Amino acid sequence: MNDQSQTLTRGMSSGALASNRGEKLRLANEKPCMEMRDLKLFYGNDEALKGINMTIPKGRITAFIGPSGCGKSTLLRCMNRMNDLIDIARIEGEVLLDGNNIYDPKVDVAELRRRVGMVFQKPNPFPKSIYENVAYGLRLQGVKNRRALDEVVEKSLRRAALWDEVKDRLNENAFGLSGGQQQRLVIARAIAIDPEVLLLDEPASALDPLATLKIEELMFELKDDYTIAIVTHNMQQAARVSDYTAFMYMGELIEYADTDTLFTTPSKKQTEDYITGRYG
Ligand SMILES: Nc1ncnc2c1ncn2[C@@H]1O[C@H](COP(=O)(O)OP(=O)(O)OP(=O)(O)O)[C@@H](O)[C@H]1O
Repeated sequence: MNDQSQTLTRGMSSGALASNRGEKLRLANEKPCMEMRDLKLFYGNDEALKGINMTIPKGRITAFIGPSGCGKSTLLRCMNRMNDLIDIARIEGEVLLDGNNIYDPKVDVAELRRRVGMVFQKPNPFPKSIYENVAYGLRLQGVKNRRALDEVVEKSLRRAALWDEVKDRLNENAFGLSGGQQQRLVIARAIAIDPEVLLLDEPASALDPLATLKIEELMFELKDDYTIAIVTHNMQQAARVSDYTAFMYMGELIEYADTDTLFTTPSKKQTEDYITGRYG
């Protein structure tokens, strides 16, 4: 590794790279949660994902990094079939959740998206009260009992580190919250329906540094209960929050390793060039 890269990774390691809590992580020792098998995605004739093979480990945070347009969001969207909503998108290969192909025609896509929740770059609360935003998924499932709803709303808001800030204004419109609070509300809404996986597509890129820090702390808290996959443009963020990092380039998975290894001793020159800021 060259001097520049050592400087960058040393700079990041203060407080960063601590996400492993001293454990030496190895993908081979992890329990799989989701697996991509020779996954290809075409937008019309353009191949945006070129045969991705990887396993997302259970109960860990996996970050996707890479230059703009390399396919990070496309790959994330494949993990809960959000690409189904894009007419020109066509998939080949398999994505397994707990060993079952989520693209099997028998799969109930609404149930899949309950199990694999997604949070986007721009907070997207519904034009409803804070309470109703969190209760939304449960109401869709037919839950009417007020006490049951109250319990889940409080639990989810606590889990999303938002309860103390909103407990006295649950009936106010969610649009009155700050951007960072809205993003935590959206996370509370995702958690309320008890997912197994949370997909976060640049969840902090529209937020200020303090709100970003809160989201990062929250991810750390949540990973005991959920498997998290996050797309980020911010390499320091990937280094700070994730256990594993995948580097993508032009639709290919170039390197995938525990975050410590990927940022300190990458095995591919392309990865090193990217993390040292030579391109991207
Ligand atoms: N709905 C779409 N229709 C057609 N092409 C698309 C669509 N979405 C993405 N693409 C193309 O697929 C490729 C991968 O895009 P994607 O958004 O997945 O990359 P990304 O790595 O997430 O980029 P960024 O970091 O800029 O968000 C790009 O060439 C993009 O132009």
